[in-house]
Amino acid sequence: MTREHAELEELIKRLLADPEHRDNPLSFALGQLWHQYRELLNRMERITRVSDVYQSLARQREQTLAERFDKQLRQLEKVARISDRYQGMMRELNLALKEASTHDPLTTLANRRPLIERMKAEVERSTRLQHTFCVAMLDIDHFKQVNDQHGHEVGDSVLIETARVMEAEVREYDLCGRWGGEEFLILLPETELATASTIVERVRDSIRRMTLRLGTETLAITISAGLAEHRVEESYSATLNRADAALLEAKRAGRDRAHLAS
Ligand SMILES: Nc1nc2c(ncn2[C@@H]2O[C@H](COP(=O)(O)OP(=O)(O)OP(=O)(O)O)[C@@H](O)[C@H]2O)c(=O)[nH]1
Repeated sequence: MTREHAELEELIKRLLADPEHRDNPLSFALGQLWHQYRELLNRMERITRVSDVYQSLARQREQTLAERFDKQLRQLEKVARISDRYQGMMRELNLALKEASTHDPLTTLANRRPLIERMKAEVERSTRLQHTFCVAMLDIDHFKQVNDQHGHEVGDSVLIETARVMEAEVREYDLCGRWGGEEFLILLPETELATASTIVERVRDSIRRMTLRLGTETLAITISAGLAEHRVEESYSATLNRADAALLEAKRAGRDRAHLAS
C-alpha cells in the first residue's frame, strides 16, 4: 500500500468517526462504501494467502517430484553401469571358455577338438572338390630324457618353443595343433604328399636349429614325423592312423626322420 493510499484511508476513517459529520447525508453512503471496501480487501487478502500457500505447495511438489525423478535416474544409471560391466565380464568369460575348450593352455596351439573338426571339414571338401590334403604327426625324440635330465619346466619350455617354430614355418591356411603330450599334428589343406614332405622337412630343420640355452649348454631337439595324404572316400581317422603308423616307423628306424605313409 502506498503512503497516499494509507493517508486517504486514515482520512476516511477519521471523517466517518467524527460526530460532526454524523448527520451528513453522504456519511451513511460513505460508511457503506467503506465497509464494502474493507470486506473486499479482506477477501482479496484471504485469496492471496490461499494462492501463496497453494503456490508454495505446488513448488514443493514439483521439487520432490524432480528429486524423485533425479534419484530414480541415478539408480537407473547405476543399474545400467552394473549391467554393462556384467555383460562385459560374461563376454570375457565366454571368450576364455571358448579359448580353453579349443586351445592347449601351454603352447596356445589348437587342441584335438578344432583339429578333428578341421580334418572332418577337409574330408568333406576334398570329396566335393576332388582336392587332396595331408596330415603330419610329429613327435619330439627322447622327450622323456629332457624332462628327466633338466626338469619338467625345461620340458615345458621345449614344448612351447617347438610349437612356436612349427607355427612360424607353416602356411597361414595350414593348421598346427598339439595332439597330446609331446606329439603335434599339422594339417595341410590342398597339399599333395611331395609338397607336404618338403614343408615337414623345413619344420624339422628349424626345430633342429632351435637354440635352447641351459646355462652354458645348448639343448638340441630333433623331431620324428609320419605323413599321410588323404585318399578318396577315406575317413579322417583312417588318414590319421596311417600318419601315426608312419611316425612309428620313423621312430623304429632311428628317429630324427620323416616317413611317408603308403
Ligand atoms: N614337460 C612336459 N612333459 C610332458 C608333457 N606332456 C607329456 N610330457 C612327457 O613327455 C614324455 C613322453 O615320453 P615318451 O612317450 O616315452 O616319449 P619319448 O621320451 O619322447 O620317446 P620317443 O618318442 O620314443 O622318442 C613323458 O615323460 C611325459 O611325462 C608336458 O606338458 N610337459
